[in-house]
Amino acid sequence: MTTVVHTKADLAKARAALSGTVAVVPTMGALHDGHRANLGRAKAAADAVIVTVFVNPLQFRPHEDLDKYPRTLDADVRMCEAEGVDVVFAPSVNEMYPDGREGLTSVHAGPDGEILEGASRPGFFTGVLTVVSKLFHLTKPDFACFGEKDFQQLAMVRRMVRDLDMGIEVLAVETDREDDGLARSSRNIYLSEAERAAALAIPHAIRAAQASPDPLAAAERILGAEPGLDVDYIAVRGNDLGEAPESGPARLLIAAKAGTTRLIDNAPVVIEPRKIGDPDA
Ligand SMILES: Nc1ncnc2c1ncn2[C@@H]1O[C@H](COP(=O)(O)OP(=O)(O)OP(=O)(O)O)[C@@H](O)[C@H]1O
Ligand SMILES: CC(C)(CO)[C@@H](O)C(=O)[O-]
Ligand code: BAL
Repeated sequence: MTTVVHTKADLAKARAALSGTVAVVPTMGALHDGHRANLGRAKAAADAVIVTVFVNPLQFRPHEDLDKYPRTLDADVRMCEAEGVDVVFAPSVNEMYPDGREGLTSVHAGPDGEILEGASRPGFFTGVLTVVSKLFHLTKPDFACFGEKDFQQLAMVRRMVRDLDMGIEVLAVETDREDDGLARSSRNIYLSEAERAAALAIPHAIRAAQASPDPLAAAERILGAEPGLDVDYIAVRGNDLGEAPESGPARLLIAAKAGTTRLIDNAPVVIEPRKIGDPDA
């Protein structure tokens, strides 16, 4: 039986009734199989699972898709029931921010929050870390699951937990993909048929990058050849999001728009050492 609560007071009661370890899976709802993989990871890690469903206005800028973001709570609860989730916390904006946004105390993301997603979406990580820390305080978890699809978000949450001594173990969940390779995302439903076809250049670019000694150049070649995509960034960074190493394991990160829909994806890549005599060395 899944208990669905909408207020902090009811969440506190539901939390107190749980025994053993607890894992939380923070989401914005519109749950898909990528979320299901996070629920599975949470179930495997802890005795009880809490899922939060909250479309957090703090992480959207005025021109972004806050109003049209899909809200499908009934279906979300059905998935949670099927997956054996103990508690779903689905608060209103007023429940989470009763004093409004003006003057709100927030968690500042630091310099890592200003690159990549943070450069394209200023204030995004402050919005994410602020709500995630509130959700952690409210749900008091031992574990928290985050998807690698949002790789920088996962890194920022890990950093916050470490820097602020939150004592929560952050578990990473590998990106779940559709059969054709597109990373599952609640925003995929916005895509027209033509936009979805163009979006497939992203997983193609990832596969090409993984097969190339120069992953960045390989990804740039494929994405540059797709007129239906407006690339925001293609970057290769270290796994900690620092500068890419000269050679060895690294992370390829991509953000691009298909029509008005902004998609992100990322994957592990390996940079091969340059050989003496290589004209590019
Ligand atoms: N395809 C996926 N595979 C694994 N985890 C995922 C996937 N998609 C989302 N998640 C994870 O689920 C959690 C909640 O994400 P969220 O509710 O924003 O879904 P989303 O599909 O990423 O939505 P959007 O792309 O619209 O932001 C995050 O930790 C996110 O990384
Ligand atoms: C972590 C999160 C639930 C915070 O609003 C959101 O950024 C998301 O769904 O990835
Ligand atoms: N999945 C990350 C949340 C966002 O894009 O707003």
